[in-house]
Amino acid sequence: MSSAKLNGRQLFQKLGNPGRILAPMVDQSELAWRILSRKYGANLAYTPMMHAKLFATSEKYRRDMWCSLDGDEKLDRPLVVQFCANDPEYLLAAAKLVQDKCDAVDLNLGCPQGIARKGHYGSFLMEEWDLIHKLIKNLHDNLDIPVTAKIRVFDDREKTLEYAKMVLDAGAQFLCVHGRVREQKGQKTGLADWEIIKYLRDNLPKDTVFFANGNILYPEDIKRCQEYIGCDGIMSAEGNLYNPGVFNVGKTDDKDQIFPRVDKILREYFEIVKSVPESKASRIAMKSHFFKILRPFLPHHTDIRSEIAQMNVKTPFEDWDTKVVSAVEKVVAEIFAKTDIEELDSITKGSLQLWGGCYQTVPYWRCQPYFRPVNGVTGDKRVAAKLESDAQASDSTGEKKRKAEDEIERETTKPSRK
Ligand SMILES: Cc1cc2nc3c(=O)[nH]c(=O)nc-3n(C[C@H](O)[C@H](O)[C@H](O)COP(=O)(O)O)c2cc1C
Repeated sequence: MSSAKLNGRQLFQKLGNPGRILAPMVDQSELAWRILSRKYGANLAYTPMMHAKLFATSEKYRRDMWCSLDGDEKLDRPLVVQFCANDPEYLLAAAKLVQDKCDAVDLNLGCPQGIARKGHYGSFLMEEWDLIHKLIKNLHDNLDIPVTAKIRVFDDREKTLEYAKMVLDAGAQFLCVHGRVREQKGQKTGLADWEIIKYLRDNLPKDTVFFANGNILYPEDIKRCQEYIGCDGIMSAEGNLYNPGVFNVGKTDDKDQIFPRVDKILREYFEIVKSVPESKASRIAMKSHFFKILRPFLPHHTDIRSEIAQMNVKTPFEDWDTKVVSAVEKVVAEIFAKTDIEELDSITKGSLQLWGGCYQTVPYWRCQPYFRPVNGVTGDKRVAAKLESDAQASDSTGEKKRKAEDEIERETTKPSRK
């Protein structure tokens, strides 16, 4: 390691101890979304996973995934760039291409998707400790900036601890632990295990910069998780996608900050995408972000849902503006013109749940967490009951809404390359 190179703790301090971390998300944590998420409280962001060999060898791939504004000092820092890899030299070559435009380079050891099995990367390296060690050590020895790693856990906590120690021994300077095993994906995602994350935290050297990942629905959960585990930072993926306000931990009294109005945040995000035309990735991801931001809203306004469904990456911004963004603004303005809006716009907290937090009822014109259905039933019993009563409604509005729910579910949970 060169003498000027920072270790994990020094880097973390230099970045201002950033404890609210936007997760790496394929097709979703691209430049525009990172800019938006930072405005709503994220203070460290990861890029989507990029394929190291392709990044190192294909100019076209690089152009599609990375632009001159990614990692820009004023716009896009602090930033960790994440790669998946199985060849130390390609990983190093890819990392060298970005080392001047980010604060650290991360190795993805968590991707559980079929494409990772085929490509032999992500969580499918979990049994190949020698290879993982080489991948990390080569960056640690030869890169100008620190290397970091994001791992999943094994069922066995002792094995996971040995695994984490190996990753740190190889040179990883931040360790992010996603508290799910490789098999927990899609319908089998289930809850992340904070116990095992805490066990790792308690048993790894105290100066390890340690992030926990999994189960964040509300800003309150970030504080609860950080206190319980005693970690340096909390990473959120899905919680942030459906509600960027989830990182606004210091503003829990301000509902516009923690459950932003969909019309306001959609406009803000749309203007950001337009302001970074260099970023192909931001343009490509926009439709999916629209669906996620508007998830609670679209079942009530199926006309707007149909408009979005017909649009694609080539649809001019003007059409997006008139048919979607302005249309949403108009509908929400009408809602806010109602005389009883104060009552309608209230947020209520449910009772304390076994998982340690409370579900909250949020009006559909505000961003809110999404409860992934398991075998067709969502985790939140209250929401499940609501869906059931909707299903029993025989009027055509109920029918339409249910159909829209199904379609939005398909749109927002299309298999990703995470
Ligand atoms: C759309 C999507 C894409 C993802 N892509 C990546 C990725 O590129 N790299 C990675 O390490 N994890 C990826 N993940 C996993 C998340 O970073 C995170 O570990 C996981 O979703 C658990 O966090 P959560 O409970 O806050 O969602 C992705 C997750 C989602 C929802």
